[in-house]
Amino acid sequence: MMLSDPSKKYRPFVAVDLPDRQWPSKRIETPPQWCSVDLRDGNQSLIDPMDQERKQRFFDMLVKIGFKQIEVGFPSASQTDFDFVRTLIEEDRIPEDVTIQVLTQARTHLIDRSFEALKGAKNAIVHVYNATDPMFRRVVFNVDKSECVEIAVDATRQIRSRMLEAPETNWTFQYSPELFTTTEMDFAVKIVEAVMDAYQPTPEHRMIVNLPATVEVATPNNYADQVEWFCRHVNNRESLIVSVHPHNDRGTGVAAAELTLMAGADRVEGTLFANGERTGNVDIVTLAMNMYTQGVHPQLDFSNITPIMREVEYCNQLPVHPRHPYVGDLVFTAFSGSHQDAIKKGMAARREDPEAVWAVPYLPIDPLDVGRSYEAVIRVNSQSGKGGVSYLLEQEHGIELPRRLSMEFSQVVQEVAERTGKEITSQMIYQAFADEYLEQDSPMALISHRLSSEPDSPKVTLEAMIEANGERQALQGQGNGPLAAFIKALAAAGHDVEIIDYHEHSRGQGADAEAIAYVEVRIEGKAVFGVGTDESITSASMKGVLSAINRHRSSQPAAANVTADSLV
Ligand SMILES: CC(=O)SCCNC(=O)CCNC(=O)[C@H](O)C(C)(C)COP(=O)(O)OP(=O)(O)OC[C@H]1O[C@@H](n2cnc3c(N)ncnc32)[C@H](O)[C@@H]1OP(=O)(O)O
Ligand SMILES: CC(C)C(=O)C(=O)O
Repeated sequence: MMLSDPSKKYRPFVAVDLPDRQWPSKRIETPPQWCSVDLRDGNQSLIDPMDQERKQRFFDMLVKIGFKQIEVGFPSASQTDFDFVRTLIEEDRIPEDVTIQVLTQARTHLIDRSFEALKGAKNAIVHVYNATDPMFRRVVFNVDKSECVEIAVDATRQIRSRMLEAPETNWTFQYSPELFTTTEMDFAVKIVEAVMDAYQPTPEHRMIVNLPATVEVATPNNYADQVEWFCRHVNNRESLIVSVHPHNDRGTGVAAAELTLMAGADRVEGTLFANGERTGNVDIVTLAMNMYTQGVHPQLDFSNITPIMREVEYCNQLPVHPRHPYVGDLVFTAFSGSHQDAIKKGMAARREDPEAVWAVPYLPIDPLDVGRSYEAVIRVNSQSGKGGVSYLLEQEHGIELPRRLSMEFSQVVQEVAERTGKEITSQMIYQAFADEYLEQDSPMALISHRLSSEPDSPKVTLEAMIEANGERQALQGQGNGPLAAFIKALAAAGHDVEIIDYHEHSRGQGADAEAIAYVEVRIEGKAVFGVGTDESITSASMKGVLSAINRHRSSQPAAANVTADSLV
């Protein structure tokens, strides 16, 4: 049960003293060095750790995306990891410009085994860690500060001499004071400097110091303060590649990584889509795409993001959330009416000027840039409005509703959405449109027509054969155009119809092209829409008028329904 006074059980984070912090006014203008830890930190958090096949697939994908540093496992911990590293090396599966990294505890036999695994590698990072946080020193290791330093320094010396014994490999050394963010900052600097003394990095041959937020315990500005504080206090900063390794316990892993980059970090360790211990590691995809939306290329390629997500889901045997930034199945989809309206307008503006800076409301990124289509951008349910309905009819069925008709028809769709409580697909919308307007051919339907004109006369004569309540009727009228002539013909037969508004366009292309006519008419004082389609624009407009009449009739009480005679 939640405590009424949590302060008795939990203490607030104690911030580092950095009143002249510089990072808030910095910007991220270049990508960091990226290191994927999917195959280690990600893997160690899975219900079923990856087998060889999954690890290999994941590795190949990381290479394809553009990762140059990949932590491939903890080879001293499991035979699977050991064998995987051996396979990568022995089967020459690591590109020249890619460096593999392995993790080890600061224990001699594990270090030895790690080097055994790395034998013959062209480029390798040996990553050693020990916990430096006071609670871990006391509870887990039962060591004081100097014993803690000794663990790190001993391991560093062993690793250094192992590296010197195998000069054929291009080695990089990495040290992580585990739980950096809950370690006393002066002690973190002290232990890193002791490790540096033992390893002797230089600006030409730098070592990586990785400052993990092993458990995220504070707002991300604190992590940034700590990284800036560390960078300003550590000796020989230029001999270090400062790396961060954020976790996401408070849900702010991405923010933390971004702020630490502003604070001076050179490198980020994380995973794809945030898999990792507990609530996960920082999500490198989100970080990279966040940079991209600021105009900075991350040097990782997520041009086809959906297959990457599916591959990660396969390898991790865990789903990626449908709302996961940049990739989730629903992140490029708007259901709500006002969002759809704005997107539709933004997309229309973009079609006018496809080279302009991206400015489509509610879409922080062009879905095409990550290999997604515009297809799912708008989906319709009871939260949607006319914009979404018109967008789908236009995009998927080539039907460009005039504004007032779109307002009317959206009510039809809304009724279906509310009745079913479900999403209405574009096919369902089209069917509703066809039922409501296109298939309104009773009691009146057009059978045929003929147009003629006299030389030097602006008028045309229209003769039409229609069916009304099952009976054929011949009509004739004259007007300035075919539609006007048809209206006259209807009037001569006793049916007064006044045209209020008229739109037409062609639908489809080539042999399949047809005309669609939207007609708004006034009948018995009421405005009614009708829509007709046909290969001929004249027939489409006449059918549109009949569709309106039929809709008007079907909206009248049965007793008032007219007979064929009264219509024509
Ligand atoms: C934050 C992180 O993600 S760190 C990475 C964590 N990842 C993993 O642990 C995954 C792989 N690990 C393993 O499979 C195992 O832990 C192994 C094989 C490496 C070691 O297994 P074991 O020898 O059984 O030891 P175990 O993991 O239980 O570790 C406990 C001992 O190691 C010590 N230890 C733990 N971490 C470290 C370290 N980084 N450096 C030195 N000693 C350490 C502990 O103090 C403890 O010592 P004690 O037995 O004297 O009390
Ligand atoms: C080994 C270290 C870097 C780690 O995984 C962590 O602290 O989360």
